[in-house]
Amino acid sequence: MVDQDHFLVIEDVYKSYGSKVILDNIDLKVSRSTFCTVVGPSGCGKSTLLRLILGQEASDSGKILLDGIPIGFADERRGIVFQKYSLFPHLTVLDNVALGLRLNRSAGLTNKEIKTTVMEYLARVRLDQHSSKYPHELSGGMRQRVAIVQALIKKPKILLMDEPFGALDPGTREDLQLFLLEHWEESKMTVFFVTHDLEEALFLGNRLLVLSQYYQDDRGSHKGHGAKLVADYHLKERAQPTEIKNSPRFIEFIKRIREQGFDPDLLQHARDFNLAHPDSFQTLTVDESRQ
Ligand SMILES: Nc1ncnc2c1ncn2[C@@H]1O[C@H](COP(=O)(O)OP(=O)(O)OP(=O)(O)O)[C@@H](O)[C@H]1O
Repeated sequence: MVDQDHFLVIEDVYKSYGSKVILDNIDLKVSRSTFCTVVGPSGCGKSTLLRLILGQEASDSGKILLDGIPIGFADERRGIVFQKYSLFPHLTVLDNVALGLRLNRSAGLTNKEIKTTVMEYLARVRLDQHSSKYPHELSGGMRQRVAIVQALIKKPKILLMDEPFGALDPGTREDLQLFLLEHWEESKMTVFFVTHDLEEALFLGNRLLVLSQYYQDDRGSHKGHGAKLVADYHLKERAQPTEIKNSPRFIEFIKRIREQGFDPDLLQHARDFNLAHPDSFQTLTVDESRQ
């Protein structure tokens, strides 16, 4: 039966690599137009979950439905942006963005129509002047803008993003966050966004998921394998970056998220959230002294 309320449904999904359990019976329902951000310690399985939703890999068991249909292999319903390597190096900016439209024969667009559409999209991210350049001639921020429009132009039903802004400097990152938010507000597409950056997760998302490989069972004893969703917040309002950094409410909230994602009794401590990854998030240091 199609679940009308939930656009993305993940049921009992289990994934291992060899003898190592990565995702341990994940259950998740996401309504249409949600901007879902996913945080969790390095190596806990965030990208693996995203790859399963993309259809790039298959789960060992369980099912994933998109709009009531089993996801199968990657298709035009899902757009993807990685931190790097989303672009073809031998194609110009224009050709990289046009590729998806050219491959989609059912859209029946002429070459001229494709070019016009691509140039409109490029103009929106201020890259229309760079359409004939190759990826290596662009800055990191420009490349990510191309990668985003390359995904958006195909009008995916869900946009999957794996640390898309992780390698960018703060100014460029903010620019792209704002562009993404504007587009999301206009298009109301569903977004599934993996990040190490809790500030980014709180600024962009209206639902925040915390994935962690450490969790307690019903009797309160610890299990040490396979990631679970350990927290799920429906955020009522968008948090502004200064508010996140300075308001006691957010500092407390972040502290709680860290405690949920990292059990101090186990080897991986909450501090690892910040330290384990070069792209990690500054705000976490704010309450470090309170520990
Ligand atoms: N193809 C693979 N074969 C074997 N192990 C893998 C494979 N892909 C990922 N892993 C392992 O699965 C675990 C989860 O990896 P994953 O990249 O999903 O974590 P992550 O939370 O996205 O990490 P990060 O935050 O550092 O990007 C890691 O221990 C990783 O080494």
